[in-house]
Amino acid sequence: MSQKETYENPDLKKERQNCPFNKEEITNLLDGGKEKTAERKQLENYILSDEQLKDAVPMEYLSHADKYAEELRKACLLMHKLENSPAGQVPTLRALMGAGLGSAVLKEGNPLALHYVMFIPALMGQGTIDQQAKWLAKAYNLNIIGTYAQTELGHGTFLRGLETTATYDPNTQEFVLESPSLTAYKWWPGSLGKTANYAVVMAQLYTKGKCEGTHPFMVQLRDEETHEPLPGIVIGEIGPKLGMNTNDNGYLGFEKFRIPRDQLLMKHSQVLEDGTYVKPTNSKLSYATMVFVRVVVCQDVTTNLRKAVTIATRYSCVRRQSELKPGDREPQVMDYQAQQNKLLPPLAATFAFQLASDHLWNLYNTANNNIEQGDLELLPDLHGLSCALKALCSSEGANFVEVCRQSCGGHGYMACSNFPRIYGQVTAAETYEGENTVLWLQVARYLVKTRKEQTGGLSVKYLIGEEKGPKTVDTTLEGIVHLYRRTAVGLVDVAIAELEKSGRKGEAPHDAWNHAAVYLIKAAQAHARLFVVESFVNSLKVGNLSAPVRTVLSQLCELFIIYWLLERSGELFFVRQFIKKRLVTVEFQVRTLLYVKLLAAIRPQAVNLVDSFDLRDEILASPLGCWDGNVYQRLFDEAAKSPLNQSSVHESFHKYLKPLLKSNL
Ligand SMILES: CCCCCCCCCCCCCCCCCC(=O)SCCNC(=O)CCNC(=O)[C@H](O)C(C)(C)COP(=O)(O)OP(=O)(O)OC[C@H]1O[C@@H](n2cnc3c(N)ncnc32)[C@H](O)[C@@H]1OP(=O)(O)O
Ligand SMILES: Cc1cc2nc3c(=O)[nH]c(=O)nc-3n(C[C@H](O)[C@H](O)[C@H](O)COP(=O)(O)OP(=O)(O)OC[C@H]3O[C@@H](n4cnc5c(N)ncnc54)[C@H](O)[C@@H]3O)c2cc1C
Repeated sequence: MSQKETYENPDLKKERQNCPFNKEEITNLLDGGKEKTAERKQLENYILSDEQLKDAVPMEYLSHADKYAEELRKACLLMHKLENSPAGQVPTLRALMGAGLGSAVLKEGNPLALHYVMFIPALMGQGTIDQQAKWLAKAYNLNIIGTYAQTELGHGTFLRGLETTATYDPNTQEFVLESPSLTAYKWWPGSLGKTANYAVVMAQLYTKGKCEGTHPFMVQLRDEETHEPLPGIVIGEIGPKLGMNTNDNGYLGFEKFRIPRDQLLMKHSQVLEDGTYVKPTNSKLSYATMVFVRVVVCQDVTTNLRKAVTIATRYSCVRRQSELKPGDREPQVMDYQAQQNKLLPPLAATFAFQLASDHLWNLYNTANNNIEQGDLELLPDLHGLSCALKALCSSEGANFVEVCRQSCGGHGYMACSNFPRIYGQVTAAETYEGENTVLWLQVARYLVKTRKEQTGGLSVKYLIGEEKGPKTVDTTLEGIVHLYRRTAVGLVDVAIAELEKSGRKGEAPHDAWNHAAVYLIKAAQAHARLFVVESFVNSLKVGNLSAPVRTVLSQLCELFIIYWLLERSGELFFVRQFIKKRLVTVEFQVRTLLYVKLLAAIRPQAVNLVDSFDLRDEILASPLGCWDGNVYQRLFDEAAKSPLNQSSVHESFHKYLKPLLKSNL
């Protein structure tokens, strides 16, 4: 890093002096080990040193179509670079798809993302060995490029309501794909607009006159040579969005489009030559690709949050504003308790989310291996936890990113701050791969079922049997976690009581469910938060952390779990036992005091902590967050790139403004 040698903002320099912990130890912890850190750094050098992968002009000055072309150029170049990658192809691919290294090169979105994130996983998870043999090598070699086409103009959430049909014709042994209405058009799939020539299409399978529900089909969309849509395929791009604009989300219609029978992906269910339908062992196995993405999205959102927190924290230590002590020099804005209250909880959240996402990733791998062996026991827990953490990390993540942006005042509103892009990506994750409210309700369904039937997976064990633990709540970490657990159990019981009350009034179960939605969602959110805080607390009990690192992580952990408790205090009022015991008021006074003390204790380490994320300037892509803190010069340099600054008087002055000035209106 040449900037380190030339300039370092004196305030940042001071922040970095006398760091009580080894930053590298935290970096290694987040990377998953010393070797992984070395591998990551080597890969970053390999990719980020390539001049052809750098933007000639900031992407925001390009047109919609030019942005796409530019990102596609770089995406293709990146794929060529895979071959000689020092880190190996698979780790490189993972790094290039995500919010870290990948987004440093492809800032507006990767037009090939869906191919790797959903198309290949769908082929692997839904295709038979023969189908994988036929398609996977082509997909890996990029002889074909695919996407995952499920959502339609009329339906995204309600998959049973999808309208695209695939009707089996035993005479020709083909499926006929049809979009029977405008709302049946596929709408949203990434890479579909211009990039992909194949797709895994989810459609209602009809055979022998009966609908068997949604199933995945492998469909060629475009000619492999000319890239023209095949006859019977209507295809296009859906237009600009809040973010991710070069993911070329598209639309797709079918006009009696025929595909061979063996292009139904038949790992879990089959249609025989005569049209006989063979059921899967579990009808939800066709949803498996979504589960995979929900799991990886938690990691991705966390990486994005680390970027936002790094930018805001460094900037807040460079920025000096107002007067703290009358007559003194303007303080660093980070010295205001109000600023610490904005930035230290998201900083702590990056650790909390990462640890929870790691747990989820391990569960995913175990469950997936078992499923491959025909053992589906872990599936409900995996579904419940992946929905819970995807919804929690994306919603809290988006709110935190916005707070980081606000914490940078006006400069945070600049496109070049990179907050608009980061926010665009994180808030998209609140919607895609299952809209969050809908996922909360899936989680609630699992919680209610577990509590009532007294059986469920590991993540919901606390709902089974009598509540264990102390009756009073103390101020130790264990004590606070216990309060979270009691809240989570209490809110499930409140939701069940609501459901039963409606039942007694004679409401049908679906109406009762709808009328308890507010309680059900609160219960699901409390469950997700409990999982995250337990993961955080438990991870600090194990592992060989040095004493200084353990100290700072424990402070962050404590801060985070108290922060959430204070933020969500209203929810405790739903749980009657807390009110009865006047627990809430007394406990909260104590906790607020503790919270404020923790803000002060962590403040001096804020820059050292974000430094330990080890995010290169190219990945942060923000003048506000660069390692050297040379914020003002960099903002000026960015402004110089504006097309409006390429001449002292813009041509439109002569065309429009001058005549107006002379018109004596
Ligand atoms: C190389 C890799 C690199 C990685 C790098 C990482 C980079 C990351 C990210 C960057 C790229 C971003 C790309 C963006 C991609 C977005 C793609 C999409 O949105 S695609 C589009 C995404 N679209 C969506 O996500 C649509 C959301 N909608 C849905 O998923 C469903 O319609 C539903 C779940 C809401 C309901 O379904 P419905 O059929 O009506 O079901 P009922 O409610 O009636 O429940 C019945 C029973 O089924 C159970 N169960 C349900 N699901 C599952 C499951 N998955 N499993 C197991 N079980 C499940 C349920 O618990 C219940 O059990 P029980 O109580 O009876 O025991
Ligand atoms: C950036 C981006 C990328 C995407 N990429 C893909 C892709 O590659 N492939 C693909 O197939 N799709 C993709 N999608 C589509 C995405 O999966 C859907 O938008 C998502 O599943 C939500 O569905 P919907 O748009 O139909 O929302 P709706 O379901 O119509 O939601 C509208 C509102 O209704 C509420 N609602 C709906 N159902 C219920 C219910 N049962 N109970 C209570 N409230 C309810 C929701 O909470 C929400 O507030 C993408 C979307 C985005 C934004």
